[in-house]
Amino acid sequence: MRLECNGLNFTYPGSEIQVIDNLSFSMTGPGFYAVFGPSGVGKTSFARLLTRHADLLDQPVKTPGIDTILYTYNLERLPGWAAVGRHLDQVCPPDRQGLKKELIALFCLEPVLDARFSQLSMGQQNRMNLIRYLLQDFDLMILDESLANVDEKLRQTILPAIKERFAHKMFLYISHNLMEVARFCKEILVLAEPSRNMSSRLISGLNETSGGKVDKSALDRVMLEIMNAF
Ligand SMILES: Nc1ncnc2c1ncn2[C@@H]1O[C@H](COP(=O)(O)OP(=O)(O)OP(=O)(O)O)[C@@H](O)[C@H]1O
Repeated sequence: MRLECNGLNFTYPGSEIQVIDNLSFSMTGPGFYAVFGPSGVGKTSFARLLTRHADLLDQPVKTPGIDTILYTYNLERLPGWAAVGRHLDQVCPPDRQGLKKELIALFCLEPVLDARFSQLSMGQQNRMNLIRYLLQDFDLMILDESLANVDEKLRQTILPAIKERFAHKMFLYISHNLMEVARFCKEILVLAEPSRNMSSRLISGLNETSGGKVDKSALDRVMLEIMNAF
């Protein structure tokens, strides 16, 4: 599988400001990738462009080996009024009941399965929403701040576990957490603002797995490289 852009440009209809300017990169193979950059640089716009896959057929974007792209974002709501556990039961394919249970435990959500979505905290809502996506079929999943409001310690358990459990899938993780993207991602696409005359760059991350020891000096180096890229 590969996600490749060769000179992608994008401007919202009616706007004079170009959001994506000549973006080129290639991400090859499954794994956890990040999209990083300052607020307003175009991360969400880029993600949404990718999900409108059909519109991109005449664009310089290639996705060989990627048929299904899912996009999930922070503060997305679960539809309906049922208890969240019942909702997951309904959307879960019969052969993924084991995976559902595993994810509920991993995401520490057993105690709230009988609650309605509106009764959950924001971090619980984001975790619950992410589970319903992970139960679906996909090749590439875009996580747009999907773990916002989840505490650092739990995120550091969840991220490597998702990487290992879905090792044959591709993830694009949009996050403002510099340390997290540097530690857990295979490559980080740093989007630069067109007005600053800097090109967007792909930077190698540490791609840490669970139980791995943090190499602090390597982490510092990657974080510095990312910061200097925009
Ligand atoms: N529907 C729209 N129409 C016109 N301009 C838009 C639209 N949506 C976003 N923009 C503009 O596009 C630019 C990029 O926005 P986008 O949401 O993609 O940035 P971002 O990097 O995801 O930001 P953040 O990190 O704050 O979420 C911003 O200047 C924003 O104002």
